[in-house]
Parts: sequence; structure tokens; C-alpha cells
Amino acid sequence: MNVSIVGSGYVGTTVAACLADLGHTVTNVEIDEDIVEAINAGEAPIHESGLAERIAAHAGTTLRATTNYEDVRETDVTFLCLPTPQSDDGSLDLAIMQAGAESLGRALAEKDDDHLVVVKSTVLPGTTEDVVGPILEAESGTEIGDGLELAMNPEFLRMGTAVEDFLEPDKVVFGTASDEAPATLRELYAPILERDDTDLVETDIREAELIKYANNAFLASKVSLVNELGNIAREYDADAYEVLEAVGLDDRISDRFMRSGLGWGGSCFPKDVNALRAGAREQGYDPELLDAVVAVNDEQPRRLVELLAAHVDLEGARIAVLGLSFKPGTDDIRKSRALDVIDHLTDRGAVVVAFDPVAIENVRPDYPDIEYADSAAGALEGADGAVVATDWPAFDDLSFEGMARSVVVDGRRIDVDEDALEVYEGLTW
Ligand SMILES: NC(=O)c1ccc[n+]([C@@H]2O[C@H](COP(=O)([O-])OP(=O)(O)OC[C@H]3O[C@@H](n4cnc5c(N)ncnc54)[C@H](O)[C@@H]3O)[C@@H](O)[C@H]2O)c1
Ligand SMILES: O=c1ccn([C@@H]2O[C@H](COP(=O)(O)OP(=O)(O)O[C@H]3O[C@H](CO)[C@@H](O)[C@H](O)[C@H]3O)[C@@H](O)[C@H]2O)c(=O)[nH]1
Repeated sequence: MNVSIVGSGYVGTTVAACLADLGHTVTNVEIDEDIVEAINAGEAPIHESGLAERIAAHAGTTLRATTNYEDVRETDVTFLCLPTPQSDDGSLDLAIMQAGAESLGRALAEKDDDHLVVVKSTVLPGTTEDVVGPILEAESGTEIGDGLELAMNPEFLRMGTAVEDFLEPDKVVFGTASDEAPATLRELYAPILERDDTDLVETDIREAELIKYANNAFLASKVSLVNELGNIAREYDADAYEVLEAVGLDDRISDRFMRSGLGWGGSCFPKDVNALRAGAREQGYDPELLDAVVAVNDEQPRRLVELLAAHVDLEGARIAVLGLSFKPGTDDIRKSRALDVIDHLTDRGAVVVAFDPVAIENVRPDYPDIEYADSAAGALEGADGAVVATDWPAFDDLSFEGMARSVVVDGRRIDVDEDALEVYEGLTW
């Protein structure tokens, strides 16, 4: 099938490379010329396991990128993978989606045969049909249902395992309002749907939109609950990891997403939980539980720094921050808890020296005044204390030798030889 993908960020690039891998012909439409150039040169514009080799294998044959929206006319289906950021008040900002839909609609005005537009971005219920649809109709001069089809296909991939998650998902959700769209989507996803472990959910567009938010709200709530239980466990001098490992043996709860510590960050949970809270309020419902989920999460970095301050006078102290990305396996630093930790540390007068295996260059522009080391050992050298902010596997069994004082506060439960340290504190254990 001939597919175009509008927006070639984390999702658009991954989906494009994977669809090309499944045998489709894919065109990425992207406004950032550096990204277009990278893809056409066979290079991955982002750090994601398994992506570079797929782009290298298909670029120039079944995968290409362009800044020209008109190229969508050569395709049968377009996925909108544009950002849906949060506004200053936490609500969903649809300006980029609207601009992308306008450009797409204008390009489709010159197309004669049928076209399916699939919203893959995370959007609140009603957005696809009440915002994107009317823009496409107005700009293309074609009505939905009469040459133009609309669908919503939320994406559940995680950063760091994006390729694997897309190709081997637990579920695929098709939100549609016509007979043709599900058939097209089934054909496009055929190799994925043939897997025994992948469930297909076929539903209406509004439900598909809300499934995505409910999914993320559930997972973020689970981590906040685990963190609250972890904070309580610490007060009782109990190990939350042992407690929650046992709790996770209950099939109704599961052992996944049970890691307590610094909390959730990233480009999705914070903005999606906030968009759902703002959307619910707009609908007249007060989402008290989700408010608390965010409040618990916001407190964890401060709690970590308080723990460190109990052992080290932070004013003028040299503190190593290990890990900057919001989770291991990615260079994405959006809403990373590590940045909140750095803010608290610098507010209290500490000299921060940070290390991350891949994310330093993404942090440097916004944090030009902290120090950066080119290894964990380099960051620890001469430090009066260290905090673990991201659970990179490379931090397991790290030697903390070389620190001025081996005071380590761990926000992610890495493997540490506690006996070799002057002080080791776990945030929730
Ligand atoms: N990142 C994830 O793990 C993830 C997972 C599932 C769903 N989502 C959702 O998918 C959507 C995209 O997320 P992302 O992380 O890929 O965003 P991103 O910011 O990484 O990428 C978006 C891309 O769109 C491009 N763009 C902006 N305006 C454009 C325009 N008018 N025309 C063409 N391209 C344009 C940008 O240059 C950028 O490269 C969001 O709604 C997000 O919530 C993200
Ligand atoms: O037990 C856990 C699991 C996760 N986290 C934190 O939670 C955040 C999110 O982690 P994860 O969900 O693995 O990464 P994302 O890439 O943000 O993926 C989430 O957000 C995506 C964008 O919407 C969705 O597609 C995915 O399904 C959803 O898991 C990170 O800061 C993790 O450190 C914990 O603190 N404890």
C-alpha cells in the first residue's frame, strides 16, 4: 500500500520505517529539513533501537521524506503524526494539528481518487470528527464519506522500545465511521494483526480517541499509586520493592509498572494526563483522582533532594546527577524528572555535574550553566553526593570510588553495593 505520514518525529519516523519494513511504500511529509535530509540519507533523526537499520534498509527505495505536501497525492492513506502539546493552562493545544490538516486538505484538493486520513496523534474525543474533519473538507472541497474517509488509530509505542512496540503491540485500535476505513487499516496492519499476541479493537472514533487517554491515565496513576505506597513504605522502614513485587503477583494487578521512585516524565504522560484533566473540567467533571496523581508525581523530585540534603549541606556542594533522559533507552528529555532534580539542586546552591549516555546534548541548551561529564565516573569524581535519576542499565554495579563523600540517593533502584558506600538512600525503600 502507498502511505504518507505527516510529521516525522518520534512516532512518525518509527511508524514510517516500520511500515516500510512491512512492505509498504512510505512518504514522510515533514517541515524540518534536517529530518527530511537525514531520512533520505538513510539515517535515523532520533535515537531509537532498531530504527537506524530499518531506515538505512529502505531509504531511497520504499521510504522517502519530503517537505512537499503535494506528494501525499501519490498515496492512498495519510497518517497524521503531528505534535499535540499542552497549552500553558494544561489544555490540549491543537494549533499544529489544525495547520497540518489545512496543508493536507489543500494538497488533497487536487487528488481525484479516494483518500483515507488517519489521526494517529493523541487527541481528545471529538477532535478527529469535529476539528480535523471539517478542516479537511473545507480545504479539499471533498466531503467525508464521499471520496474522503476519516479514522483514528491511537499509538501506544514507548520511547526506547518504539520499533518493537509498533511491530509487536498488545493491541491495535481502529476508530472508524465507515465500512471502507477498517478494511484499509486491516490490510495495512495485516502482518501485525496476524500475530497471536496482538488484539484488534474496532470501535468508533470517539472511543478510540479516549482509549489512548484512558490508557495513559491508568499507567500514570499506577506509577503514582506505587510511589505513594513507596513513600508510605519508607516511613515504616519497609522496602516498597519487596512489598510491590508481592502485590504484583495478583493477576488483577500485574507486576508491570510497579517501579516506584522519581515518578513519571516524558512527552506523553504529563501532557496527556493534563489534557484529560482540562478536558474533563471543560465537560463539567472535576477529576479529583487525576489531580492527586499529578500532585504525587510532582513531589518525588523534591523528596529526593530533601533526602540528599539530610546528609549533605547542598550550598556549594558538588553533586553528580546520573541520568538525564526521562527513561533509559532514549535521548528524549521532555519533562524528565532529572531536570526537576537539577532545578531543586541548583535552587539550593549545589554545583551540578551531570552525565547521561545519550541525552547530554539535548539538555545543554537549556542548562548551559551546569557541568557535564563524559562518563559516570567523571561525574562522580570529587563529588560530595550523587543522585540516580534515570535507570540506565549501565549504572548498575557502578563503582562510586573517586567521590569526595560516597553519599548516594537513588531515585530508580539501580543495583548498588550499599556496603561500599558511606550513605545509600533509596527514595521509596
Ligand atoms: N512520543 C511517543 O512516545 C508517542 C507515543 C504515542 C503517541 N504519541 C503522540 O503522537 C503525536 C506525535 O508525537 P511525537 O512524539 O512523534 O512528536 P514529535 O514532536 O517528536 O514530532 C512531530 C513532528 O512533526 C513535525 N511537524 C510540525 N508541524 C508540522 C507540519 N505542519 N507539517 C509537517 N510536519 C510538522 C515536527 O517538525 C516534528 O518532527 C503526539 O500527539 C503524541 O502525543 C507520542
Ligand atoms: O514502573 C514504572 C514504569 C514507568 N515509570 C516512569 O514512567 C514514565 C513513562 O514510561 P513509559 O511508559 O515506559 O514511557 P513512554 O515512552 O512515556 O510511554 C508511555 O507514553 C506513550 C505516549 O503516549 C505511550 O504510547 C506508551 O504506551 C506509554 O507507556 C518514565 O518516566 C518512567 O521512568 C516509572 O517510574 N515506573
